[in-house]
Amino acid sequence: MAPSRPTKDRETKEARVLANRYEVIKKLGSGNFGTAFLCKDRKCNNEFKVLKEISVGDLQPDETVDAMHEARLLSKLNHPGIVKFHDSFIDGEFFCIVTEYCEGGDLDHRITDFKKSGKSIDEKTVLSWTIQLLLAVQYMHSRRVLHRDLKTRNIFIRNNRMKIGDFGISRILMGTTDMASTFTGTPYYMSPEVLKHEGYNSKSDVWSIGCIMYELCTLEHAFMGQGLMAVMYKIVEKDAPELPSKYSKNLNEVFKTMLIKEPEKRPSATEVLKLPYIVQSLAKMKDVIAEGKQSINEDEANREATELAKLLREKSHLDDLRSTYETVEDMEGSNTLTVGGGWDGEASGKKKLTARERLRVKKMQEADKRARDLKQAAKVQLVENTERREKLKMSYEKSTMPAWKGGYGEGTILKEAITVRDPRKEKPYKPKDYLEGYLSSDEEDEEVKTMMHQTVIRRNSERTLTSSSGTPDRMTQSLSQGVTPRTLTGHTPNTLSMTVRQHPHQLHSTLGAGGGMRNLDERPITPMKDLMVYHRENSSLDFKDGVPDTPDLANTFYEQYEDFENDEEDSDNADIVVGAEADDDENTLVKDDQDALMDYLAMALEKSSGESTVVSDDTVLGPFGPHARDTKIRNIRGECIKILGEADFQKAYKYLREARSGKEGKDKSEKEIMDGLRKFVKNPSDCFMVDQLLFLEDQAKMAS
Ligand SMILES: Nc1ncnc2c1ncn2[C@@H]1O[C@H](COP(=O)(O)OP(=O)(O)OP(=O)(O)O)[C@@H](O)[C@H]1O
Repeated sequence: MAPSRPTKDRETKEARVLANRYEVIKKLGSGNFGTAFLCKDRKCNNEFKVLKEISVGDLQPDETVDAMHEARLLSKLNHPGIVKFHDSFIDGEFFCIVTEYCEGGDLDHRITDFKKSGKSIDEKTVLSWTIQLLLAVQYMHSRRVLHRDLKTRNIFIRNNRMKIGDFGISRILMGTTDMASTFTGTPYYMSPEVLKHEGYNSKSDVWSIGCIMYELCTLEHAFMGQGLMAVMYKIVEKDAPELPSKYSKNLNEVFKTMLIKEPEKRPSATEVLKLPYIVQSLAKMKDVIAEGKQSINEDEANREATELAKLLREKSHLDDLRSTYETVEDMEGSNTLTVGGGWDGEASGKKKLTARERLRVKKMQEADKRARDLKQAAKVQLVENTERREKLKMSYEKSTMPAWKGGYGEGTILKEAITVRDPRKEKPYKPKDYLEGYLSSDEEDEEVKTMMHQTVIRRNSERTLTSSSGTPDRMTQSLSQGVTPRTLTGHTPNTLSMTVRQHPHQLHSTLGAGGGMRNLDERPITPMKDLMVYHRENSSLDFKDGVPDTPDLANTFYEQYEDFENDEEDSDNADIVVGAEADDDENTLVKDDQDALMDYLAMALEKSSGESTVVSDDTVLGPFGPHARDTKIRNIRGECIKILGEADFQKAYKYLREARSGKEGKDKSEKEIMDGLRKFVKNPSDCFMVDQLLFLEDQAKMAS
């Protein structure tokens, strides 16, 4: 069953979101296996990706599992020359594949552009592109994945580098549907063994690379003919053409070895990469990339320096503001400031501030006032706590004394109450029990009872403040060091800001590049956040006395912290961060691909100096083997009858057999053959499958 196209409705429906994350932006086009859409990945910084929908109709459950399994394996493969396979899922009757988006489009379009402009591709570029393709194919073959449908439409361009798409996809599709038995793709890149149904192996992919290389040099297919049937016969029987004379003999030789008809004599990708001319080019390519990499690094360093300078400017500006404000405070002996007329720097002989600066000074003053109030409240609280602790200690000692010495007798109540202070204890904390136990006692020491009551209440509130990262005490300590509740389990701002002051460049490149250090919110830590930490540490808003002891004050403390954070995020500087992050992603990607490509070039060079390795070359029969050929012949015949009807099929079949191999037909042009077909069928192009059938029958006859 051939896959049906997605419905028009599905293709045009706007703002579709699949798998709860892929927002469809636009249709890129349709191919043999389905429709490709550009989409935004909502769960990955809205990164552009390509989503391919393949209609699989009534897929059997076990076939679905196979497809998902294959897809999962593919997603584990990474190479700069392979379009990254990100995800796959089933959506109704569609099998969806999500891959990397290549903004440069496909090679087929690029070749068409060259043709239109009347330009050709120079030898250096042909070599570089061919080598990139060979490295990618070598990588996939070493992981036992074959492409089976390599062609210019499956090669994409990203940042001016070649990337092969749909690697291994055929295995998913051929395995999930009986598409293989009737599938008739473009034959231009198919090797003789594939067309003869002698099986597919890694050398068949090398053949396809040879055909693509020829196309890069001539902007034409290597095997041309009138009609696809003629093309297929040429591939199987005729010698490969020569490259135009403007290309070197060396290049021509490389090309010719890739188009050796017998797969066992044809070199593998690894062997092509060891040919002397290719080895020379590999070394040159490596140098060129290294130069490019250096310029990328320089660009990056410049960008970081600019950003750092901006941050420093911002910091010194804030320092200026603070000193201005402190001077004003000194002069006026008050920290109140009336914005909009109450205070004019110029009138008082001081620097004139802009409205925005005045607003910031006002905010700083208000924040400082709140901090001072909190500090004061915390101090009062501290004194009270110390006194209370002293009293508790005394009463505890009194309680453990024998009654006849003035104690409370058993003394267990307070003892246990104090033991459960450690909230790490698994035992559920039931202050009520202790309290009730004590209150029901005959004691008359009301003061101690009240104190105990307060202690229990206080401890309860402490428990609500306790995070998984530690005890209230530890938390208080952490907060006093500048750790916010939201970052308790992450990197502390203190250590972060220390790092940023010591190695701002290094920190930025690690964090900005999504280097893995994240705060509790899973948001990347940005240089702006570091700057905020710097401000927090250096502003008069210091909480070195720790978080206030009572919940009310603690809440105010947190609110103030949030205020401060929001202030910063609201400022115009916030978009510096967004911009920087977006750039980082892109540059990181380019840089990562460059680095990886460098590694593969180096590896290929290393291998080329070693012993020639015997590449295991297991031929994959499957949908390309002789057994499949028989099935395919049967299925194609059935398909033809379905399209043309039994009677017309028989007539067209007889006519084409004669035209293709009979004496009369030999001298006819393709146009004459097609015109003749019109007597039997309305649309001669419907007879492409009949041609396929005849070709396969011939191959089967020859093989037997
Ligand atoms: N990863 C990608 N990045 C950018 N464009 C893509 C990507 N994948 C596919 N496209 C574009 O989407 C369109 C449809 O691609 P698709 O692969 O579905 O079919 P095809 O390559 O044209 O045909 P075939 O099924 O024979 O491979 C093409 O124009 C292709 O260039």
